[in-house]
Amino acid sequence: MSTAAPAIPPAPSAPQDSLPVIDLAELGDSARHTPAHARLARIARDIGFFYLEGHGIDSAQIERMETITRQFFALPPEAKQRIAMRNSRHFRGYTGVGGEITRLRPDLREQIDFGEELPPIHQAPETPAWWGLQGPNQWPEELPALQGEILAWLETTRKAAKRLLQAFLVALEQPATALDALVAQPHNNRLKIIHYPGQAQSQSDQGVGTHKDGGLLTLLLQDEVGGLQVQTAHGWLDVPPRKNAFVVNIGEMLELATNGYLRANVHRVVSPRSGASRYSIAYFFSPSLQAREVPLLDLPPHLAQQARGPESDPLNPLFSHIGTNALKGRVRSHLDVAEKFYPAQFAQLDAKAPSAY
Ligand SMILES: O=C(O)CCC(=O)C(=O)O
Ligand SMILES: [Fe+2]
Repeated sequence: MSTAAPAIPPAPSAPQDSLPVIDLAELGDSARHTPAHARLARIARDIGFFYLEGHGIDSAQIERMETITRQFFALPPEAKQRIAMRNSRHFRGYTGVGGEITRLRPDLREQIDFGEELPPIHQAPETPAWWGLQGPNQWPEELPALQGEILAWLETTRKAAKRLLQAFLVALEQPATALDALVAQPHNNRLKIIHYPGQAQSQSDQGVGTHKDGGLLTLLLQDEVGGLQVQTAHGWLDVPPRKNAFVVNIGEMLELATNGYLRANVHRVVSPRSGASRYSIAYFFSPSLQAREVPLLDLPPHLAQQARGPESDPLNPLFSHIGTNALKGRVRSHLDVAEKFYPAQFAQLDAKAPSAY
């Protein structure tokens, strides 16, 4: 258990001109509550986005990931299409530019989605459809080194994300074990490597449209180009690159667990200009499907009174059932996979609903 915490200062009313920086090393690995934890809680409540330093991930590993990401997207189109996501009921594999939909509009990015490398669950008639999310990845034969790098990255970032989640539990004065079920095996974390090609000014510049992330925490590495923006009360805030720092944001499942104390904030990526290219690596630390439901944390009164309740868009409802929510997110984004492998869920989609995210 943590010790008594000082009151959290009120939200800043002045516009912010840059994201705050959190140092994970400063938060430590013990249950002792410090002013750094109070600051973490305040930032994650107010804006829900920050740079993360002191994460302990070797810069050589980061560089290898950045290099292999570029190598993957430089493969011939046929090589990428051979591992297309539309072949995978587990939503793993390559999606070409315009193949993913956010807010009913195509995202101008190409990407490959990975997840924890686990055997598929046998689909008996009574097996819930969302167990289909678990399964193997697709790997390109033309870039054999990719598999080792990706699996190592899933492992390394999972450790950093777990340490950060632990720091949140201290910050929120929770028992260290409060979210153990969510981070237990079998893991359900996802990783996406992304290429945003440049767009002429006359065209759409939706690299990825306005959205919230669905999991617990997102740890993002971006290159030197920029284009990520976060919504604030004062308009869109640019999130320029910061060398070897992750950009971290809160996902909807952590917002739900904290009754809206922590904020899953809205963000988007604006395409780079014509001739340029942007690359990013997004790791989605997500609750284990096995845990079934997201628990509601019992916040101490001084934090509970600042909890806003989870923000749920009636047209894109948020479910506390982990599998239902995770599958809904994937189905909405990847209509081709949904139509092929999840016809019942596909039929329920209202393509005309102008959902906020
Ligand atoms: O590429 C980025 O900077 C952000 C990507 C993102 O927000 C997402 O894929 O959820
Ligand atoms: Fe996102």
